[in-house]
Amino acid sequence: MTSPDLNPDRAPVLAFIGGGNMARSLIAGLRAQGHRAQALRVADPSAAATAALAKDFGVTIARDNAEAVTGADLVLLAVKPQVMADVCTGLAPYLPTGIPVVSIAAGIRSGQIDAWLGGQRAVIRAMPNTPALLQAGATGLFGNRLCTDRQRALAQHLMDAVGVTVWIDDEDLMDAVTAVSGSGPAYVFRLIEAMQAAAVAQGLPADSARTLVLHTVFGAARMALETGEDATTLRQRVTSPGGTTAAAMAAFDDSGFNAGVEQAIDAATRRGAELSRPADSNP
Ligand SMILES: NC(=O)C1=CN([C@@H]2O[C@H](COP(=O)(O)OP(=O)(O)OC[C@H]3O[C@@H](n4cnc5c(N)ncnc54)[C@H](OP(=O)(O)O)[C@@H]3O)[C@@H](O)[C@H]2O)C=CC1
Ligand SMILES: O=C(O)[C@@H]1CCC=N1
Repeated sequence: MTSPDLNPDRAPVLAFIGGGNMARSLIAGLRAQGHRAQALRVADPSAAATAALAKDFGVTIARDNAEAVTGADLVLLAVKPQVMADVCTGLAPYLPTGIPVVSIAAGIRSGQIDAWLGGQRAVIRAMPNTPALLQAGATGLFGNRLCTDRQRALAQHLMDAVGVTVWIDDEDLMDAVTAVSGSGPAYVFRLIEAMQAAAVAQGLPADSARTLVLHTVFGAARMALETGEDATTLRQRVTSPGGTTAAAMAAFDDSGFNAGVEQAIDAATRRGAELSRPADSNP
């Protein structure tokens, strides 16, 4: 990947179309990484949402989507899949063809965005996740054939600021990326909720349960990342023969834990594909 060749005196101007949950996570991460507030613009129909972003991060608020993209170096589409067609067709007359467009929408294909924007567009799909808020995100990236190395590098530069990035060659696999790491924080939060509830059911005070569960999840993730050992080895090391963990693993097996995870990721992957079909994309 070549360097984006950014001018150090002028941070690239990023225009966010949509200022909701994910845009907020990305903006927070970029600001924490030192990206200049003046080089971040946001357009969103909610005055309350944009006012909060201006107050919290100092970003520039655009009057509308057209104003946001005027003079921008990169446009980041952070609206729901269901409104993406209208947003893109509305933007098309205001967007020079050389400006890369990054979409973080689940499901929507680069070819759809290209067509809605009038064609011949460099479109990059990025699938980040909410830990971007703490620069601990994980993002899958795919670029269409019109993207130059420099445009890819600029998109990667943007997402590297908020966590790790992985390029995906086959766009169809972006639905799996969405199901694994885009939606993934929710699975971990659900595990945390279930472990806390089970701990309280066993008689532990709620605050003690919270501390023990959160640090267990954090410590286990750190071990998996930092020791370089695979999860199976790390799990086996916790599992003494005939001990407590073995009893828990047997209960997981009986309850179909692995099948449940597989079904959840399969359902999310299929939903991503459905979201690209107009008839299925309504909430
Ligand atoms: N949340 C997540 O964890 C992740 C989300 N994504 C993707 O990010 C995208 C945004 O999701 P999320 O941030 O959660 O959703 P939000 O609903 O929080 O944010 C979307 C924002 O876009 C605004 N909006 C609606 N119409 C327009 C318009 N015409 N022009 C400009 N802005 C508009 C919405 O305003 P209003 O509410 O007033 O309609 C809202 O503030 C989705 O496509 C999703 O698939 C990707 C990865 C992770
Ligand atoms: O639930 C969703 O559709 C979005 C995409 C990935 C995470 N949230």
